[in-house]
Amino acid sequence: MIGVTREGLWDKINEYIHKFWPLFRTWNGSIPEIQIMEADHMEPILRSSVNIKKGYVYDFLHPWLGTGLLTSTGQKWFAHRKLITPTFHFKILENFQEVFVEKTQILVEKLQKEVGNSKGFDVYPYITRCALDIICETAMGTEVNAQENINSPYVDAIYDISEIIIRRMLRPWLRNDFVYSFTKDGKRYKECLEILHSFTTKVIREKKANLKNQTTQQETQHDDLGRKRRVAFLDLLLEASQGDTVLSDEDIREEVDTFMFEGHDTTSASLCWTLFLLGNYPEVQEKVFEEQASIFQDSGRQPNTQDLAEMKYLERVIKESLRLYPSVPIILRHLTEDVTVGEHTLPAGSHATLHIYHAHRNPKYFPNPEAFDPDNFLPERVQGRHPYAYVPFSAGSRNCIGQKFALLEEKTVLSAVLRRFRVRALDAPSDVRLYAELVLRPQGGIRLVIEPR
Ligand code: HEM
Repeated sequence: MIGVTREGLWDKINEYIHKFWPLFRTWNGSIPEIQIMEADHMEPILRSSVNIKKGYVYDFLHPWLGTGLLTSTGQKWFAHRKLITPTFHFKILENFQEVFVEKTQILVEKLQKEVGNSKGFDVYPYITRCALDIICETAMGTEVNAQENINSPYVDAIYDISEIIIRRMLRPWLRNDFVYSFTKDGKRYKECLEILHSFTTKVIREKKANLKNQTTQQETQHDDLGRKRRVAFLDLLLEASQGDTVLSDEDIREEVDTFMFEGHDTTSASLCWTLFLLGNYPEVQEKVFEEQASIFQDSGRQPNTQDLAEMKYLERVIKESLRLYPSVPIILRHLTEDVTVGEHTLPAGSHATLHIYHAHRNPKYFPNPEAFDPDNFLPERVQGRHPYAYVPFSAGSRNCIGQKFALLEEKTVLSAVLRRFRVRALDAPSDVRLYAELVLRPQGGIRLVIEPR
């Protein structure tokens, strides 16, 4: 893969997978990498409580995310996962509904400007900015106003850094930090890191100072204007770090940066792919709309968590969309103990690459794998299917901690967009080329035409 262009990488991976299905070995220098795409083969790796170390690709994220939940391993990961899990409890997520709704309203107003644009527009930047607004407020309790403030250095830095990291991954001669620091990308990378870290550090410092100054319960629960204070993940982490398990400022920054990265790029991709598929399958879109109509009747009221729970069909649509276009298409593990996969033993020290995208298109589990069919997630079809045939949020102990959050956010956004607009995609699935990156993105964006309902 060395020297393959960003645009050509996905096609190359695809070609090899079809040629060597279901399992093959590649070499990264002297390290064997086993490419895995069958549910049976993924299971022993994902179920293991020992093989939880991430592959070397995640090292490229360390300068930004340090060793937060996504990138850490061993005792640190275990202790932090235990500490952070309660902050994703349903009761806490319910509090975020207000933020989801507020930011979605801004999105819908922005999209309104595209009505009548018959040439179409790329919906990706609209969705990304909305997802950024949501994660910024829920993770840090602060606003970046990405939807209003298009020229924000923070938002630009978030955009640029993911792209720069991928370019570096594909160019081994740039792995040396000293050499890299003299390149154009290396300089921009340093700049982005400074912007992102100083923003998070500033927010943490302010929150800590506020926490110290708020002595009464009344002060803790209300802001300076007497409004009810919204609790963010950061508040919960700060609270937790006052107990027995003390998190350092550095620990907290790593976790908040991890939420910022994992919590917006993945949901943006999933939302965009869902709109793309609905724009290609108008009959499915109509069924989504009918469900919305039955929940809201003619009222223009905003959804609460009870409404979201009733959006069963929309949930199947999101799940099916994540089957065809899983936001995280590939995950990697550095095996620390031998593992048996089918008739092979993968030795400790080797690396395993788990191809989620290709696993999801296995005709053994999804008989018509390329078709968009939300009924694939009817309870009777899910029952009896191999539990590792569908793993968009990974599985086992290192599964996605934010999956419930993602589903609530996505339902809120899609409900508002589809109640207000009818969407049509300008490209068919067969026309779209993909970027094989940390997150599965379309080359050329997602081009839609929208009209009012
Ligand atoms: C559609 C949306 C999402 C998808 C498809 C997704 C997918 C994934 C996947 C596949 C992993 C495993 C990565 C690996 O093993 O390398 C993961 C881990 C993780 N995700 Fe998500 N994610 C989504 C949304 C979110 C959100 C909204 C948050 C936070 C607010 C989040 C936070 C995390 C964290 C912290 C981890 C690391 C967990 C650990 O290792 O303990 N994700 N996600």
